[in-house]
Order: sequence, then structure tokens, then C-alpha cells
Amino acid sequence: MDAYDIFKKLTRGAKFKRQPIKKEDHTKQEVVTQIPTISIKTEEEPNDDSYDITLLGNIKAEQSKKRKRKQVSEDTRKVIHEQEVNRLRNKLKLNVVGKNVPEPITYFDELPIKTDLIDNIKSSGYKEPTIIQRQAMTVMLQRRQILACAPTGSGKTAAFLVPIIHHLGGPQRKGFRAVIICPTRELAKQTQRECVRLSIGYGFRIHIISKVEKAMSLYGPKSSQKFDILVTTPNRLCYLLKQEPPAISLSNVEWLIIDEADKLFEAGFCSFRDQLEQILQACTSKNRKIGMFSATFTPAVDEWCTENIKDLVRVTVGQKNSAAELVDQQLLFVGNEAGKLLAFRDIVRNGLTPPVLIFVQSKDRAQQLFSELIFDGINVDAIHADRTQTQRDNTVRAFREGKIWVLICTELMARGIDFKGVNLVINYDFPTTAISYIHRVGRAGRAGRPGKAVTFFTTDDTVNLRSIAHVIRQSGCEVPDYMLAIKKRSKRELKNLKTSAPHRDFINTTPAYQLKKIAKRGGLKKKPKTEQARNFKKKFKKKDQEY
Ligand SMILES: Nc1ncnc2c1ncn2[C@@H]1O[C@H](COP(=O)(O)OP(=O)(O)OP(=O)(O)O)[C@@H](O)[C@H]1O
Repeated sequence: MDAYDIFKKLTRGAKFKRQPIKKEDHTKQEVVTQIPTISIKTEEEPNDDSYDITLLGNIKAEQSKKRKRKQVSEDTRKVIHEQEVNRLRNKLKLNVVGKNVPEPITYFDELPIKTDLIDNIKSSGYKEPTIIQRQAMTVMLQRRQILACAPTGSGKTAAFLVPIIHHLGGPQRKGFRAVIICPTRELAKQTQRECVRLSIGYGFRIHIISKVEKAMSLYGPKSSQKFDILVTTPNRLCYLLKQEPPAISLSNVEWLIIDEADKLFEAGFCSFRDQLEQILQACTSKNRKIGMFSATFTPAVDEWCTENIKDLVRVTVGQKNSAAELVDQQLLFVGNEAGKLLAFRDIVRNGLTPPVLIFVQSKDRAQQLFSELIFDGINVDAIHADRTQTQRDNTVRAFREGKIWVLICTELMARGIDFKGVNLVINYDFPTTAISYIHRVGRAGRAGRPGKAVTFFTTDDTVNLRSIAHVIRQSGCEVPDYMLAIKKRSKRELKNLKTSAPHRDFINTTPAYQLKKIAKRGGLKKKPKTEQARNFKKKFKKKDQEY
């Protein structure tokens, strides 16, 4: 290393007043003489312009120490801040996985969005963000893709709608720029309503595909530009995409949200993986981002996300796959099928506070139970996939308006449906999976309100009893120890149960000997006893209805 190299090393970063070096001096002068005048501002600036190497070295060392000290203090501050954020996340039971995840907000005003949108949030009655909103909104506002899992009724819908509304900004006549996929039409309608409410003043055209034939002409190449946000079930959307040429364009989609993602990934749900593939192929924009939301998640969703989503942020609130803590849950042994009606009538006798949801395992059983309860003088109705769309819509509306007190439903209503203030959920038929249990009881205890859930079980329901008892215990409710000690069932047994619900006796209070007599005489002809029952009979006589 020659003298110039030493000089270069020592003076790295310093400023120089350039002075020509006299050639004749070169031979006489030592290393120091080659150093031009240096102007370094230090606290103890020496009178002499020339420095010797030691002094220079000291200054450089001092400077580097200062820089290091500054860096260290910046790093320390960063670490302390990160620790604070982590402490907050722990307190909120908020788990995040991903690179540089933005910190959660505390108030809606902290969101980097227009005040109009904040006003819309507040006029929806949302004073403070829920935990999932505190984190998911900030993640999505940075256009990061997300897999979010938070309890039922915790406000996941607004968590994804607000960032979407902010990003779309206003109508651009470019066609659909956001697509939200829901497993049922009821949930799609509810999401559309919330989107309309949160985007007041933005002028978006938010659509739901209700009739594919109508949609084919509506979303055709000429008119599709008018629309901005699409809320739909996967089947309807894929039907439109399959047309030649496709009856809908998704080429400008920026956000694709899959709500109740694990339901759609469930084996047997119309091969949603293929449908999702088809939808993704149609979303050709480079800016397309994916958001997956649900209260429960299965490994299938996680695997798909790991394989298909880059720079994913995973956000989980509370323990994964647990029931809402605000629901007071109870398991009630009713002996056998007949015991269920007795137990329900007992609950009614002790005072039933509507609105109440009763879950059964099939459409037939929903009808059977309805035929029984209609004679009990309760305002009751049933909703399931065999009812026409108009009937389903009317029933949901009547239940929301308080005209129906007790709604008998199948799994169709277990996911996402938000009925304000459901006081009681009754699992008349034992759910076939813990996931189904979590969603069913999650229809109560929403948006910070308390609720109750009673689950009937008979001697036939022991296969799944252990896992559901665990869910109940995990959410802080009491269950007898013996239930938790039941032998774990094999995966095959649980899978069988998942794919086919157990066989159950007909729901009927007519004694067996009487039923036999009736059967001999040529079938069950029960006369309606009340006005309500007569109306019900009339209603279901209508030709166009599918009952
Ligand atoms: N910040 C908030 N403050 C108060 N209420 C809220 C807030 N955000 C949402 N809500 C209300 O909470 C209820 C539940 O919200 P939402 O349906 O989005 O829950 P969810 O997490 O999607 O539930 P599920 O998992 O059952 O689909 C709704 O009535 C909604 O209006």
C-alpha cells in the first residue's frame, strides 16, 4: 500500500480544497506534504492547516464513533418501537407473519384515507376499529396481499371493504376493479349492502349477480364499463366466464377478495380450486391483489396461499379456529331424537328471547321441524337451499324485521350472515365438524354483543363430541371433563361424518302406534290447527314453489 492509498483510506468522506501539488516539492516532501488542505469542521479546529496522520486518524475515529453512536441510538429506537408494537399485538392477541408488516392503528382517524370515508365508517356506527380492522386495514392499504383469520362477528367485512373503497377512489368506467366472492347469495347480498353503506358519496356501481341471464346482457362488452365492484358466488361468476366470448371482463380487477375462504376450499364445494384458477386467469391486471378472510382456516387454504401468493401477510386474531368468546355456550344431553323437541319446548316454556336461530342438518329436517313448531304458536319460518330465491330473500327480510322470531335453517345460514342481536342459537342437530360449530354459534355474540348457544346431543353424537367440547372449553365456557377425555376418533371416522351427517329419526311428536295406524289408512294427513298453520299450507300450495 503506497502513501496515496493510506491517505485515501484515512480521509474517506472528508471534503478537500483542491490545490495543485507542486512538482518540484514532490521529491523533497514526505507523505504528509502530499496531503492537500483539508477542511473538516471539528470542535477543536487547529490553527495550523496541515494535519499529521495521528490527528487525522483521531478525528476520523471520533467521527466514526459518533456515526456509530447515532446509528446505535437509531437502531435502539427502532428496536424499542418494534418491542412496543409487539407488546401491543400480544395484548390484542394479534398474530402477524410477514415482512415489514405495518403497525396496527388504534383509531380510524389514523388511517391514511379520505375523511369522507372515515365519516362513512363512523356513520355506520363504528366508533373504534375492531382488532382485525386495526391490522388488516393497514396491511391492505399498503396493497399487501393478506390471509386474515378473526372470530365470527369481528368486522372482517369492513376490514376489507374500507381499503378497497380507498384504492378504487371513485368510478373510472373501466369495468370491475374489485371482486368479492362469497359462498352464498345471502352473504353476497349482505356484503353488497355494507359496501354501499361504506362508499356513500363515491358513486360506485356495486353489483351482485342475481340472474346469470340478466347479467350476460348487463355485463356485455358495451355496458360492463359502468360497474366498479362485483359481489358474487363463485358458480355464477364462473358461468359468465365460461361463455364464448366471456360474458364478463375481469381484466381491470385490482382486488380479489375471497370471503369465508375455507368454506370455498372445502372438498366438495363445487371444486372451488378450479373455479379460483379460472377467476385468477381472468384477472389479468398486473396490479391484482388477493385477500382471503374467514373466522376459521384449514391447512388447504394455507397451502394454496403459500404456493400462489407472493409477499403474503398472515393476520390471526386470537386462537385460530375458536368460537366467539362473547357466546355463552352449553351442551345439552337430550337422550334421543324425541328428546330434542321436548328440550326445545322446555326452553320455550322457560322464556325464549327472540330472535332465535335453530340449526338442523338437512333441508328435510328443516321442513319437518317447521311442521312441528308451526303448531306451537311461535312465529317460525325455515330457510334452506330448496326454497326459491324470493322465498329465501323474504324470509331473511322478515327475520331481520322481527316478523319471524325463530328461524330454522341449514348450514346455508351458518357462514357470515349477520342478523343483529341474535340472542340464542340452538344446534338442534349436532354439527358434523368443529368448524361448522364455530360458524353456527357465531351467529350470536356479534359486534361486541353477548349471545347464547345451546347444542343438543344424543347418544348418536359422541363421534364429534370431544372436538366440539374442546372448542367450547377453549372459549372459556364450562364442559364436563369426561367429554374432553373421550377417545380421539380416527381421521376416517371424522371424515365420514363430515361428508355424510348421521341418520336421524323423523322429527315428529305423533306417537309411533298412531303413525302406524295412519300409514295403514294411507299416509299422514295432519290438519292445520291454527290460522298461521292454515296460511302456511296455502303458501306452500303455490305451484311455482319447490316444496
Ligand atoms: N368497528 C366496528 N364497531 C362496531 N361494530 C362493527 C364494527 N365493524 C363491524 N361492525 C359490525 O359487526 C357486525 C359483524 O361484522 P361482520 O359481519 O363484518 O363480521 P365478520 O367478522 O365478517 O363475521 P363472520 O365471520 O361471521 O362472517 C356487523 O353488524 C357490523 O356492522
